[in-house]
This record gives sequence, structure tokens and C-alpha cells, in this order.
Amino acid sequence: MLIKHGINSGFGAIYTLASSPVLRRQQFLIRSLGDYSDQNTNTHQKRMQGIKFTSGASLEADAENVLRAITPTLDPNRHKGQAGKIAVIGGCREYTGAPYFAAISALKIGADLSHVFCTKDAASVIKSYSPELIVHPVLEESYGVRDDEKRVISGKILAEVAKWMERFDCLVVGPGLGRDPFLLDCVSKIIKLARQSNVPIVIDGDGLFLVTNSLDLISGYPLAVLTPNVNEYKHLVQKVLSCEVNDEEAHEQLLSLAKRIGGVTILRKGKSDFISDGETVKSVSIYGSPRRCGGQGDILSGSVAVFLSWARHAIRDGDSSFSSKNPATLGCIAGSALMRKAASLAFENKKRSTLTTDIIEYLGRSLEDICPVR
Ligand SMILES: NC(=O)C1=CN([C@@H]2O[C@H](COP(=O)(O)OP(=O)(O)OC[C@H]3O[C@@H](n4cnc5c(N)ncnc54)[C@H](O)[C@@H]3O)[C@@H](O)[C@H]2O)[C@@H](O)CC1
Ligand SMILES: Nc1ncnc2c1ncn2[C@@H]1O[C@H](COP(=O)(O)OP(=O)(O)OP(=O)(O)O)[C@@H](O)[C@H]1O
Ligand SMILES: [Mg+2]
Repeated sequence: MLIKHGINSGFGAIYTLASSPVLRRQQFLIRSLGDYSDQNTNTHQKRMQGIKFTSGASLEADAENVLRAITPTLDPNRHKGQAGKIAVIGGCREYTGAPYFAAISALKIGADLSHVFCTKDAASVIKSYSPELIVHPVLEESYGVRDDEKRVISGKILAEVAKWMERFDCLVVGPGLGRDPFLLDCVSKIIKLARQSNVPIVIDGDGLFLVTNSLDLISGYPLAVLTPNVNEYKHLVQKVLSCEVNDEEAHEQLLSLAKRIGGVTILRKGKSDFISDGETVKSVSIYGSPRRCGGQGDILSGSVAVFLSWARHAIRDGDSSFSSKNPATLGCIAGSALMRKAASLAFENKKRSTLTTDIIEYLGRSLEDICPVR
């Protein structure tokens, strides 16, 4: 049986056999969508029907239409939590900014609740940045734990996170996590738990250090998104493909990388962002900012988490042709586009003194410009 995909994949209209791996994975995604009561089904259907991924043979995603299609309307019948509950696993003695940037970005875009699971040292600092965040001081680094206590403490940490897991629409693992071996071992268990619970996971920063060295954690999980920067991408390519980054064949290499990790979605950050799930490659090249201050990747990971969650719901509520799309790819396209637009607005205003906190202040307006609240 031949089935026409509802959305152009970027390589012309695609027809595929019902038994293809793409379709099987997409059907798995549909099956794996959780319960979500949405009053706006028809609105979503209309918006999703409007998505066109690319024009012609270009790889450039039609990011604004993706944003419009997946962003839920603000409906007075909805209750707290329905617009998204995100958890960031990150924050240690050294890094408190990164988890804050990711978690606050999720709220500024429109998620209802944003949690941070971090070490005890980091917790009060992160709380002091914002009363909006729900901060759990549960993680431990090796220096605070005796060897004979490790097994018990690791069990307690997992139990603490497990209490919450089913409530989350997406985890962001890695911003400001650090590289302490005991802490990373506990985070491996958290990733396994999220996977068992079918919760999508965005892996960034030190989370990429962890999974690059333990690929089994995410391999073959279609709800995993990796967001490597230039260094992290280099390590991933070396480890997985046993070669160096090849910019002459950048798209093919990204495709093979995503395919070799079992169809996870990879967002390769750079001058243009490239996104692949091992089947297609899309790019987002809209103008951003020439400022490269630290923390912009953290905004991106928090944003992708929200949009991925919204895309899952929009796909579930859309018509049959759209319910076969990959929410991870949609989430990456939307997150990348919004981050770059906000960065460009912040730079217009602040020029060389633009900081990550300035960019965060433009997330709301950037989304509003594309997808106004009605
Ligand atoms: N204000 C803050 O708290 C900020 C904290 N950040 C955090 O800082 C930490 C480091 O991020 P950076 O952006 O500085 O990282 P970099 O991209 O600078 O990488 C740090 C170092 O680790 C190496 N590396 C990366 N992946 C590796 C792998 N798989 N195996 C071995 N070596 C690897 C790189 O070669 C580099 O030397 C992350 O947790 C990140 O989230 C950043 O997000 C920036 C802002
Ligand atoms: N040369 C560039 N021109 C325009 N935008 C860029 C450029 N490089 C990166 N970006 C954008 O900046 C964002 C963050 O990418 P970056 O490579 O700085 O991540 P990072 O190093 O992980 O950041 P962080 O400091 O948060 O860890 C991405 O959304 C990407 O689109
Ligand atoms: Mg980073």
C-alpha cells in the first residue's frame, strides 16, 4: 500500500511503503502519545494542515508555519499544566546559570510549570534567581558522599525524581550538570526511568558528555533530542562514526549520525542549525545574532522541550496525515527559529552588550510576532 505523507519531507513529495521503518517509527510515536485533553482540536487540525516543511529541494524548514501549527491557543477552559510541565536536570556547584536559563525560557515561551533538579549547593542560588521555578535540591556530587553510602543515596535520588516523572511532558538533561562521576551515574538512571515512562528527553551540555560515552542510554529512543554545539558535535562524530567532522558532506554525516544512534533527533547548532532524525535533514538559518555569549544553547534546550511537548499534542489532535510527523523534529525547528529571532531582536537593542538574559526577555515577543494571542 502506498501512503502519501502529509508533509513534504524536503526531498519532494514522499511516497513510502506502509512497512517502511519511517512509518513504523511514526506509528510508534502516535501510539506513544499520552492522554491530553485539548479543547482546540479543530484549531490544531487547521494549523497542522498548513505546515509545509520546505520549499522545493531546499532544506530550509518553514519554521514560522511550524511555530503557528504547534503553538496551542490560550483557552480559558484549560487548567494549569496543560500547556506543559518541563523538568531540567542540571545545576551543580560550578554552574547555576545554565539550568536557570533553560527552565525560565520554558516558562517565558508559555509552559505552565518548570522544575529544576540540581545539587543542594546550586538549589538556593537558582531559587534566588526566580520564584517561578520549582527547585529540587536532590542531586549529589562525589565529594559529599562516602563510598559506602553511594548505593543508598543513589536509590533515594532516583525515588525522589521518580515521584514526579509521570507528570513531566519533557526533560532537559545536562545544562550546568557538571561531570562528577557519581552524579552522572545517578543521571543515567534518571534517563533510563524517563525512557521507560515514555517521557521525551532533550540532552544538552554535560548530558551530551554522558550519553556520548554511554550511547545505549538513548540509542533507538525516538523521543530523544541531542543539541550539540561545535565541541559536543565533534566528540559525538568521533565516538559514533569513528571519523572527523566533514563539513563538505555535513548533511550526509548528520543523517548517518542520527541513523547510527537509532533514529534520535540531532540539532547541530551553528551559523545555521541543522536537524536530522536519520531520515531527513532540515535547516534553520533565519538571522540570529553575532554575539556568542554563553547560555544561548541553554535557552534553546528549554525551548525545544516546550515545543516538542506541544508538537506531540498537536500531532495527536491533528488529522491523520499530520499525526505521522516526528514531534522531535518539529520541536527542534520551532525552538531554533524562536531562539534565533529573539537573539536578533535583543541584538538590535543591546548590540555588543547583549547577554543571555536580554535574549530571554524577547522570547515572548518573538513568539507573539509569529503567532499572536487571540
Ligand atoms: N552561566 C552558566 O552557568 C553556563 C553554563 N554552561 C554549562 O557549562 C558546561 C560546559 O559547557 P560549554 O559550553 O562550556 O562546553 P564546551 O563546548 O566549551 O565544552 C567543554 C569542554 O568539554 C569538552 N567536551 C565536550 N564534549 C565532550 C565529550 N563527549 N568527551 C570529552 N570531552 C568533551 C570540550 O572539548 C571542551 O574542552 C555545560 O554544563 C553547560 O551547560 C554553558 O551552558 C554556558 C552558560
Ligand atoms: N555563528 C552563529 N550565528 C548565528 N547563530 C548561532 C551561531 N552559532 C550558534 N548560533 C545559535 O546560538 C544558539 C546556541 O548555540 P551555541 O553553539 O552557542 O550553543 P552552546 O555552545 O551550547 O551554548 P551555551 O553557552 O548555552 O552552552 C543556537 O540556537 C544557534 O542557532
Ligand atoms: Mg551548551
